[in-house]
Amino acid sequence: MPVETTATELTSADTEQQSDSPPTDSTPADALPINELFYSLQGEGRLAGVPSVFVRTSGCNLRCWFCDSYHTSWEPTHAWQSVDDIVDEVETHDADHVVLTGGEPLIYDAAVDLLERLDELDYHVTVETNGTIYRDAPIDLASISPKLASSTPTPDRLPAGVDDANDTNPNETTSDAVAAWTERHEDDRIDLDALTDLVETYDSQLKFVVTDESDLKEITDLLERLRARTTTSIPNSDVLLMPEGTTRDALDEHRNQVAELALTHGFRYTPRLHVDLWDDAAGR
Ligand SMILES: C[S@@+](CC[C@H](N)C(=O)[O-])C[C@H]1O[C@@H](n2cnc3c(N)ncnc32)[C@H](O)[C@@H]1O
Ligand SMILES: Nc1nc2[nH]cc(C(=O)O)c2c(=O)[nH]1
Ligand code: SF4
Ligand SMILES: [Mg+2]
Repeated sequence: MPVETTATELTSADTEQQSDSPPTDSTPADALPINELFYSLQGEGRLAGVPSVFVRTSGCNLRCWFCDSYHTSWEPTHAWQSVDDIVDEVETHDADHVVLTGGEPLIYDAAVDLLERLDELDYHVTVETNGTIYRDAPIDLASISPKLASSTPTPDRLPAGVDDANDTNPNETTSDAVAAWTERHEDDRIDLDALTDLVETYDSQLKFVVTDESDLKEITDLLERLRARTTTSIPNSDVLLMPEGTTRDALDEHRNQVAELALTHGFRYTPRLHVDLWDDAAGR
């Protein structure tokens, strides 16, 4: 059994200090910063279409320019909730599938406490992770989305929330703040040890966000390196290509191209069902 590993030294900036609402003395030890908890259809991956309760933690160790959950990465917002409270809220929904996502849920020790409680209650739990951190926990499906070079934020590829012209809000992300993340994101986005431990330990899928055709070489190279390190089979049917896009209009522009790339390479295609159904609506 692999030991718990993190791709990088997680700093307090990754955990306690993620926002202007850090934990206080009265925050329980097993609390997690929760951005949202909602009931929807799993929109991505091999369980697309399955009714599920989503638990979204806030805070991430990476900064993809395209992050569709800006308020868990670039400008994290949340309320601290104990594992007991989270479980109580999950149980108010009539579902047997839970999706733990973020942000990056595995940056938190308490994510393991939550996963253990959900396991005791017999939920099927998918963890959506960027694959830079391994943790030993009851995870039914590790939905791993390793981040490609095309995810790295640069002055030419800024997250949608950046608006230097309107700098009256001191908490708003500026282009300087983005530049500070370029190198760190690039350094930390792939950790082969963590990826290997995840695929060896859990039933998993590798879900790549594809921006265009130029991403495919990096995907096939990464798979080659990963397969060379493990005897665990990583069939192409567990490799999913997902079009980048946070709105129906954006997906309309290139979902067909990504589908053709999946056909050409023998990978699976995953829609973003929730975006197709509800566009960029909150809590979906
Ligand atoms: C917000 S992330 C949270 C989990 C984890 N941090 C990760 O990146 O896998 C949830 C999923 O959304 C995907 N995602 C984020 N932004 C996206 C975008 N603009 N287009 C397509 N997928 C996106 C991620 O790759 C991941 O599979
Ligand atoms: N419906 C729906 N399905 C999802 N699958 C993964 C999601 C995520 O943000 O991790 C997500 C999400 O945000 N909504
Ligand atoms: S790793 Fe996931 S949560 Fe973090 S910035 Fe990228 S898409 Fe967003
Ligand atoms: Mg999402």
